[in-house]
Amino acid sequence: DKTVLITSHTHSAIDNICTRLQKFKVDFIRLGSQSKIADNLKPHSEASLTEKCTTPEEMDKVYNSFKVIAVTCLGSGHPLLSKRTVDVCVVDESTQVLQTSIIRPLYAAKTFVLIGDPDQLAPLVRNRDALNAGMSESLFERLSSSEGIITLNLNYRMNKTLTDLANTLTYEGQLQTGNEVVANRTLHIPNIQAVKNSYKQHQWLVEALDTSLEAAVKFIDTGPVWSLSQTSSKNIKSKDTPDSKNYVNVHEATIVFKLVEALIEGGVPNCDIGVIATYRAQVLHISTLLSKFTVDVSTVDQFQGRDKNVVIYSCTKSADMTRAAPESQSFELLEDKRRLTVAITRAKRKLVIVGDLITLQNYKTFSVILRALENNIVKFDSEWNLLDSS
Ligand SMILES: Nc1ncnc2c1ncn2[C@@H]1O[C@H](COP(=O)(O)OP(=O)(O)OP(=O)(O)O)[C@@H](O)[C@H]1O
Repeated sequence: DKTVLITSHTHSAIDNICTRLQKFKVDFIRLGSQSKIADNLKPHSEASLTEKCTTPEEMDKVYNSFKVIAVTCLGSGHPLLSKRTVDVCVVDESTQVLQTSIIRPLYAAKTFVLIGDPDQLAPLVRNRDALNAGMSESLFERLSSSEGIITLNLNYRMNKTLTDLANTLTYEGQLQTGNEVVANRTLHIPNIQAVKNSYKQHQWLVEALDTSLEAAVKFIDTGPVWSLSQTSSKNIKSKDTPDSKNYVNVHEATIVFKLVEALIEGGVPNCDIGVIATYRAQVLHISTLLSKFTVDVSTVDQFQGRDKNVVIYSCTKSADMTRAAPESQSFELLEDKRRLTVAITRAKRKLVIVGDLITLQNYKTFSVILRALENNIVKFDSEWNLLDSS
């Protein structure tokens, strides 16, 4: 009989929970602007539910009739929550929420439960002074204590090989697979023989798409493609961003294109494929290349909380690291362990990482992964004429 406020940092996280509530026939009101709410949840939105109200009293009645209220942390400044106190507030992805934002929904509740993974993305703070002063510390981390935390260490997403990689980078062996079925799941490519025939000349691709459990994670080494860019007209770096934070790597994009094309030819549904890239400019570039396939292409941040059967990760950066200043490197996205943890934990059955091995070895965080994948590195055999064919 309790009243519950469900909240999170993003609309998509709220919508994920609401979709599950819908399946279990739990009634709720979804606050927030209609345009931000998923289509399947529109009948639960405040706009739809109050559509027929003609007086403030009628609206009041509708708003107060729901035991479950769902809204983002920022949206919880809603008048309904300044008038009502709920029994419990549940905050999902709470390790991503700024303390200044989380305080608002918590004030509307008698008790609260924070859910999150402190090893995944922290609240986004760009200002270095604010970062140094601790602004990116979430309330979850601030309240963290052995008595207060319950660890959920069974995962039902990743197979055994993917779980092992996540343990090597971050979870130190604590993460386990939920059951044997999950542990042994591999990618099914229905027309694998057709792929092998079509790509006979491209052994790197056949090797990268090996569907055995042991080969569930593959790293394709592009080689130092930055040097190719110096001699050709192809660009590595987005021209309008001299601060080097927004790279485009056309060589990696082409490899990603070939992999997606082969997967689709092999009969893998496009909704099972996800592409992640480190920088927004690369996401944009790959999205344009892949437009005819309609597969999801996002930054790591946009992919948190979601998963796909097969994920291709374009690391993107390829540079002459002998010229890079080490102190600037430590602020780079590729050195961010939490971001890398999210990137490698989105795939359920198969992960293909595409990158320049020599460049990536310069990042302490990344080199942990490269060591673990020693036996699963595929050398791309310099077929850069592919660039012209796609
Ligand atoms: N009990 C279960 N049985 C089968 N599958 C499950 C079970 N619980 C979760 N899953 C599946 O595991 C995946 C991850 O679940 P969920 O998104 O709830 O985890 P999460 O901890 O929020 O993940 P993250 O924060 O890393 O994105 C989903 O694909 C979900 O369908």
